Amino acid sequence: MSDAPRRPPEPIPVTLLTGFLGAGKTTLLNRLLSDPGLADTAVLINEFGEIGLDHLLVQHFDDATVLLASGCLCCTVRGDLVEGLEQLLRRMDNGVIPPFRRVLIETTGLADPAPILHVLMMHPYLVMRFRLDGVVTVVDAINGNATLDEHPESVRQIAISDRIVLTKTDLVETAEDKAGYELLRARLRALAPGAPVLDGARGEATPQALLNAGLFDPSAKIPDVSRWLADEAVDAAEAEARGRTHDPNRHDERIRAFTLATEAPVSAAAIDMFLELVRGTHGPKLLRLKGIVKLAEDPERPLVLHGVQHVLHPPSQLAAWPDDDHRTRLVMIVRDVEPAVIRRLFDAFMGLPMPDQPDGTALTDNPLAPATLRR
Ligand SMILES: Nc1nc2c(ncn2[C@@H]2O[C@H](COP(=O)(O)OP(=O)(O)OP(=O)(O)O)[C@@H](O)[C@H]2O)c(=O)[nH]1
Repeated sequence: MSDAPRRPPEPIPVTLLTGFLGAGKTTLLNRLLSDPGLADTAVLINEFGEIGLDHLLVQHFDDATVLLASGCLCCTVRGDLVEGLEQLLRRMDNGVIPPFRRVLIETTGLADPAPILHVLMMHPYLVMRFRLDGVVTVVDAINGNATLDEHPESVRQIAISDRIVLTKTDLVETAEDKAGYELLRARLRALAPGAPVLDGARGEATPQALLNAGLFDPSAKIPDVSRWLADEAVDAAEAEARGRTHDPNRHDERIRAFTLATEAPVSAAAIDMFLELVRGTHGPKLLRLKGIVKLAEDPERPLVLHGVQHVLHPPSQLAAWPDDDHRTRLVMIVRDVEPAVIRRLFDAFMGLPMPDQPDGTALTDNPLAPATLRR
């Protein structure tokens, strides 16, 4: 036997497949699982209601498929999710099932995905064996608008997504359908500006397009940060949102995505205090945070941040900058928070002047202000 120390196994990527009731999750799951490239995929399926049917509809049901049959994955069966993932690991480690290289979790249509992400990001043991790859949200092109109007869970499923798959576009026929479809696309862009929208009915929802959405793709030499953050798309959508008149009765307009960026290196203490303050003040309203940070203490090795609501994932550090853009960039998705409030806080912590503020003018015009703030 070799004396070489055993390296911990590479964490297995987990993709969360969510979307409202009947949107087409199982249909998509079946299509993905029929791809030979996904042969070594384990599947967790959550069913809502006493009599589960979904597993009967999943064509590749075997020992690498675990059914979580009790209630709604997001609230009542977080323990079941942990148990389901542990069960898969046990079966693999004991040789009952062949090693799997990927996990797909299909949630119930009523699931709020945030608590599920918390389990994947926070569980002390599971985070060593699994890593969240991304959230794929399925949206029905015909019912999507009505669902968004009525069900806040569906708004959150979209806001938190990394990829969106539109299904049933083949059923968009009448002029009314088409107008609704255009409106739906605009709403999806506003809710999840960073998430590419793929047309499932036209075959765009391929494994290549949906999977490996994360920053930590070990097979990619250079992690694609701009794709992971999608910060330019987020900025464009935020500029558009600022230009629109705000209707507080439209609940999906209460969700905003925006980017914070700065060239200057940031001290670990400043970023820590900023995040703590945002988390303490806005907690559950902070739906998602992704970021890459240029540390003053170690500017060549950027810090990667993940947050979901009040939970901030322990940050990890990359060995080098993945591309030429060496700025600190944070993408935030918030609900019922005015981005300007967080932007001002960020500027204050990063030592940036705040010229759009009356106070900012007082500072920049003030000869007693520190030299870095004076005009
Ligand atoms: N025409 C059309 N039908 C679709 C498409 N995608 C899914 N469907 C149909 O929509 C219905 C619901 O699809 P499912 O895949 O069971 O939806 P689901 O999201 O898993 O449903 P729940 O598990 O109940 O939440 C089925 O009859 C599918 O055949 C599509 O792109 N076009």
